[in-house]
Amino acid sequence: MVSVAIAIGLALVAYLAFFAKGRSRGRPFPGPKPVPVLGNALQMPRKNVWEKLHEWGQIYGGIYSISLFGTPLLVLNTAEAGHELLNKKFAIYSNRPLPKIVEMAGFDKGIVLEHDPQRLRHARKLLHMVLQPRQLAQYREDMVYHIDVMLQNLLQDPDSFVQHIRHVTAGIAMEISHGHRVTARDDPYVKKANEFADNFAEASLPNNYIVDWLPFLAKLPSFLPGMGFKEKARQWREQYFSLAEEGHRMVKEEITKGTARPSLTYKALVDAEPGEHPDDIIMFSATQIYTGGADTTVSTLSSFILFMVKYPDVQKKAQEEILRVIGPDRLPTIEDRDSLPYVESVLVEVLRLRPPVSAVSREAGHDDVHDGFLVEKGTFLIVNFWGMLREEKHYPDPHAFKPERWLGHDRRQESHPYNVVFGFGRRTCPGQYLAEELMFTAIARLLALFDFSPARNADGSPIIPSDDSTNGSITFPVPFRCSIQPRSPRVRETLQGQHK
Ligand code: HEM
Repeated sequence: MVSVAIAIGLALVAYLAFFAKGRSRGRPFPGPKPVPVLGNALQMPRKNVWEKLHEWGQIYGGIYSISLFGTPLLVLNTAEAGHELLNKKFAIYSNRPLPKIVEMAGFDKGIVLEHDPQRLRHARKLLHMVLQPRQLAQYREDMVYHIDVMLQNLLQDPDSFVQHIRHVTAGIAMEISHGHRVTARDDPYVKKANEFADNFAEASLPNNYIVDWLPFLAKLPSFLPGMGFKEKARQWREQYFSLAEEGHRMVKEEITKGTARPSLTYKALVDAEPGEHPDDIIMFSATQIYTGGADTTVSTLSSFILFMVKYPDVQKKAQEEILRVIGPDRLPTIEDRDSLPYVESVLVEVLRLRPPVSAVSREAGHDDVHDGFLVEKGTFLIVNFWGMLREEKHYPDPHAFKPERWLGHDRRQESHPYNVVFGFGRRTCPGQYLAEELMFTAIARLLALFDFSPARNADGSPIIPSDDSTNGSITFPVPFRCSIQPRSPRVRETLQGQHK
């Protein structure tokens, strides 16, 4: 009898201890039921994963958990979840997971996937030196110059509009990073930077390579079968380092010759105490202005054209606003931003429906109990911007393109797309001010000078472009054709008068 009492007593103590521990550590987040070994892998689509994650968010809420091959992942699906975890608890949630292939290729050097907290802080500081609104002002003329080159190219060859957009974003990024003026379409430095951007995008796709799943493979000799990723990573590394070194050397030579133009690299080398900024931090940070800035803005400007083709009424309203406020005799500039609220609303709504970065990943730096739920150290987080920006509560009729919903809206609200689409916390996009200024000026000038409409079949019927987007870490509209026509015979003259 005594032993039974002791056994019951011990069981009770064990139960209470377990319960207390469970309670203090928090309970698991809800989420779709996983199957053994595979978890939820079979339920994940091959394309547009963020749409599925958004759908689950309607059932399981703003923060829920899924599992992929035994790895738990936390999905953040509302702007509130982003603010609560990533803004308020930035000390825990600022790291990004580091795929092994990225580390092997050296792509963790810089900012986007930098893992060393000190180097990251330093690199972000360098970017702030040129990307804060006051500093950006000195690149304003360059920015307008490159936008107008794009407009002139559109006039001559409207069908290659994506190529012209690429040229403008490359031009501005290179101007700010290295003071390099891109003039030729086949600029060898831009070609090399594009090659790097493609390699970077491929390597940073989550778990794209077997070595990301089984990191010990990196230690096996290259001659074994299936080790092709080692050679690939070596080539990528060589290409990235050579690109970063070449840009850095170019600016140093120009400084010696007295021909260097203002740029991040120039500022970090000349306007600082000797040795204040180590060379390798300068060169990788500068190179990543291109990585972060080029494709994202290309994506948004391409999406803008797509929406203008599909929504002629919106296009007309924006053009009327420009004509009413600016008149026909000059082109809009960034100083007109406050007086063109409808044009700004078009940009905001394009970004909401087509965020160029649909989702990013983060990693919990240590254990956290959030709202009574446990997040264990090392848990991967998926920040689903696409889903956040289609939340019915904040954006009624969320899938519809309605720029007017932003008229009179306070941009300081947590759910305003400008506070979501550029990310959260310590890893928020350092290029936001540049991106806003560049995109606003570009779309205002595009609307002032051109009409966008569907391309036509031989029988004259319109070809309505598809809503599909490409897959990948940065998404673009799938290639589409459209008609881009100057709005008046004076367009060529107006453009020629701009940069005398
Ligand atoms: C439409 C334009 C753009 C959008 C929507 C955008 C969006 C984003 C997002 C979502 C992130 C990740 C933030 C997070 O993890 O919470 C990011 C990071 C970053 N962006 Fe942008 N971006 C844009 C333009 C730019 C431009 C123009 C630049 C460069 C001048 C830039 C440079 C970067 C860099 C370097 C990072 C990495 C920051 C870090 O990891 O600490 N971006 N951006």
